[in-house]
Amino acid sequence: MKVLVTGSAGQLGRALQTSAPPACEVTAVDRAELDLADAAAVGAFVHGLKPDLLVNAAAYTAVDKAESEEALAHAVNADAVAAMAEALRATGGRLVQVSTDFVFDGSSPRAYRPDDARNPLSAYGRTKAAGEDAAGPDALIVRTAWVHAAGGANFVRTMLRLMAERESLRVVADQIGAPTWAGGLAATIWGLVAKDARGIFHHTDAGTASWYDFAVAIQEEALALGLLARAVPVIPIATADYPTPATRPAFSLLDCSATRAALGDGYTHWRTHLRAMLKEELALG
Ligand SMILES: NC(=O)C1=CN([C@@H]2O[C@H](COP(=O)(O)OP(=O)(O)OC[C@H]3O[C@@H](n4cnc5c(N)ncnc54)[C@H](OP(=O)(O)O)[C@@H]3O)[C@@H](O)[C@H]2O)C=CC1
Ligand SMILES: Cc1cn([C@H]2C[C@H](O)[C@@H](COP(=O)(O)OP(=O)(O)O[C@H]3O[C@@H](C)C(=O)[C@@H](O)[C@H]3O)O2)c(=O)[nH]c1=O
Ligand SMILES: [Mg+2]
Repeated sequence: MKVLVTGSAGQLGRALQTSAPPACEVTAVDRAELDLADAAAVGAFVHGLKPDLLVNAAAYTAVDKAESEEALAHAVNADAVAAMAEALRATGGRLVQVSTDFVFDGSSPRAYRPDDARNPLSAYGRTKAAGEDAAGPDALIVRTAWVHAAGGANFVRTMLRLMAERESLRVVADQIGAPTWAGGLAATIWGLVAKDARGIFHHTDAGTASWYDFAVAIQEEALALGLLARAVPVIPIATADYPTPATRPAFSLLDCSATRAALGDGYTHWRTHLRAMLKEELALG
């Protein structure tokens, strides 16, 4: 099976490449090879390669910056996806689109199910919701949240840097979600592809956390591994006391039960995957 993976240098793009099933002949492209801001180039590339499967792991993921660059974010996160879907309809290939908990507004009293109503609060969330629509009904859409991987641009590595530099940290304690390791997300995507799943599926690690809980766990695990030399106070604060350009959902847990049932596999707690990620981080040096 001929597979095209976009976003090859990103967290998910790299994880997809290392865990691709042997039957997949993977072509992986980064921004230099295929710029998703150029929808015509995207269509032409897909027409040229004619992949059986396209896993779109590229995205405009700078949540705060998207508030002032929504047109560019929309081009990358939605217009490029429309071009992929259109080209794949012509060539007969399947599309896997990756989406986010930030399509929800956080007002739900329970974990979000795949068919719950969306109401994004941010420009990033709006462009990702538009990307889901652009992918169309035949696509597999996998929503995830709070993704981290060794070597990637993520909250874990931001915390490691700030914990080494600063004497204390303030972290929001009133935004609740689920951290997710890119390796587990990639495994779920390959599993759903093998089952020819279509429609919307949710994947995060098991358990729940606030960003504050996550930061405390990051520090504890990093100290235990010797990734940090000393502990600094981590202070829980309210979102109102940490102003950012983008509004983030206060609660964005994703109900992943349908995904786990479809794959018939277990659920790994985020803390277990955090430890694995930090061990890889240590090995990278
Ligand atoms: N990271 C997270 O916390 C979450 C991510 N997601 C979704 O998961 C998917 C994978 O995200 P993740 O791997 O974590 O993100 P990363 O930011 O690690 O990777 C995204 C990749 O997309 C590339 N990219 C950005 N703009 C363009 C462009 N114009 N043309 C081509 N490539 C481009 C980036 O390249 P460059 O480095 O050059 O910018 C980067 O390599 C995305 O759809 C994202 O929206 C969902 C929930 C949470
Ligand atoms: C650095 C820092 C952040 N924060 C807050 C800001 C924010 O509310 C929260 C997380 O900050 P970040 O900017 O790292 O995370 P953010 O980039 O918003 O993460 C999101 O990325 C996109 C791509 C997604 O799809 C989401 O699922 C989610 O992972 O922590 C603090 O409270 N203290 C700090 O020192
Ligand atoms: Mg970010």
